Amino acid sequence: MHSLRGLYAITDSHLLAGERFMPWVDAALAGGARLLQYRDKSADPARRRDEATQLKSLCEYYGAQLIINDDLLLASELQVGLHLGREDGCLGEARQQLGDQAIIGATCHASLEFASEAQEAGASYIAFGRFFQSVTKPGAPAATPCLLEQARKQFHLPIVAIGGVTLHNAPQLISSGASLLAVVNGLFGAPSPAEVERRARGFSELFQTL
Ligand SMILES: Cc1ncc(COP(=O)(O)OP(=O)(O)O)c(N)n1
Ligand SMILES: Cc1ncsc1CCOP(=O)(O)O
Ligand SMILES: [Mg+2]
Repeated sequence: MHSLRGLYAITDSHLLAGERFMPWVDAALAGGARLLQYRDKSADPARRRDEATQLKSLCEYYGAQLIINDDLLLASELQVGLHLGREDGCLGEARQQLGDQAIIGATCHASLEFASEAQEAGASYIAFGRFFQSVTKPGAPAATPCLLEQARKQFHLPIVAIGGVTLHNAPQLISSGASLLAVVNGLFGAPSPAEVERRARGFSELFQTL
């Protein structure tokens, strides 16, 4: 079984446009990201398949797990993990289609009830957030570190914290119970691959010390 603890890097089609895509992602994985989510909202299935296929090889090289956002068909085609939000389809069906071993994550916003439903439906992890201001998804419902503490007591599943996570605020989330920190801008907003790698290493080291 995969260890679901550490940095969870999430791609962004604006931050990682064109030439940046592979070097920036490579740097995140080199810095220790354990999970990588391919999050691309464009309606270009051929490009999405192509990019996700490249990411799958890169993840295999680094021993990381690839997760596809929203798209069960693509996850099934590549035989990789899947992240589903509240409006992204039925988690139970996804579990049936992808099998027992697949990593399937569920958005729970700030709701322990959503988390309970996700657990029942066979989720591999439950994701709460946003915890801080997020430039990537400013309208996402807000959650607090206190919710993480409650979730930690109530659930045995790995807990993901997402939304405005940076090296500065990460320790508080890990201390409150987060097993994985999902990061877009705090990682891929960096000006160079070297800085992406430095930040990824910084996030990863926090999980060894806290
Ligand atoms: C790890 C993780 N947590 C939450 C989300 C948000 O999913 P969703 O609510 O479906 O929103 P979109 O990302 O699809 O805009 C996520 N992607 N990953
Ligand atoms: C997809 C998503 N869901 C809740 S917040 C968020 C965006 C996370 O991106 P960032 O790390 O840039 O705030
Ligand atoms: Mg979604």
